[in-house]
Amino acid sequence: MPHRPTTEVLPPLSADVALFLDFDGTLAEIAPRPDAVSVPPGLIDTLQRLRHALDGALAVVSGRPLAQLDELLHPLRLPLAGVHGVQRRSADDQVQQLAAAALEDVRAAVQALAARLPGLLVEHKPGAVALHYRQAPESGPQAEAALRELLAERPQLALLHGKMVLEVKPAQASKGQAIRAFLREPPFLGRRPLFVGDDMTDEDGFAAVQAAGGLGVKIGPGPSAAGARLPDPAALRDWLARSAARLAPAFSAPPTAAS
Ligand SMILES: O=P(O)(O)OC[C@H]1O[C@H](O[C@H]2O[C@H](CO)[C@@H](O)[C@H](O)[C@H]2O)[C@H](O)[C@@H](O)[C@@H]1O
Repeated sequence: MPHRPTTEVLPPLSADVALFLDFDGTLAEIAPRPDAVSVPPGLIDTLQRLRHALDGALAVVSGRPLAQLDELLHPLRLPLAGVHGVQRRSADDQVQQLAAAALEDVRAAVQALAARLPGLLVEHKPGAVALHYRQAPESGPQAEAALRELLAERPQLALLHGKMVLEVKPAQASKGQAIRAFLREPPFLGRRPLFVGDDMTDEDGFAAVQAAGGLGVKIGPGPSAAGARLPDPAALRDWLARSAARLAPAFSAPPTAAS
């Protein structure tokens, strides 16, 4: 991966941007388990204001499935890419899912691995399977070696190494491919793309936006091809809230069924 020097200060968000945001480790702090993640206070309101200010050109691009993202972001219903690009919901609410590669034997092997190595957690997703080792970091290398061996004869599948997680997904799915698909459609079409992410699994997305004349923003330390950097999710949320206040000062969210 090319490692480029980052700009020190993130430029102010302008209304002609197409904004793509990763979820875990970017909008929300990393939690001990996937189901322990919490949505920080004020985040939904900020995203609602930004969607208004950007004429709808705001999407969350995540490794989580669409259904989980909808639950986390409720009552907001945004354009989404889920499972690292396996699933995508466009701004006009059309859902596309990549043709599934055969995964049943891989799911069974991952489950068997988790039964053998205590502390591993399996997350089955549409078209992909994740093996979390945050509760058993010492098992990470052994789990990775086993998965690499399992995938050696399966070029249609790829292994992603995220934060204390190993994920098997279709080789053609990536956040970069999902972002390029959004950029071909309104309201994203013709805008300058900006993608914010924290993980190695976000590097495809940084490459996609920067090839399209936009900017990647890396959250936290570590090598990255992103052109800008912020220290942590709290700094990003602060930047987003200040941007929302500046670009949509008078916006008040319409009442929802829940309110
Ligand atoms: O692309 P993202 O939105 O960053 O999603 C990446 C993965 O996030 C989740 O796992 C990560 O976050 C968990 C909660 O903070 C943490 O416990 C885990 O160690 C992290 O790997 C999610 O469970 C995965 O499905 C996503 O692919």
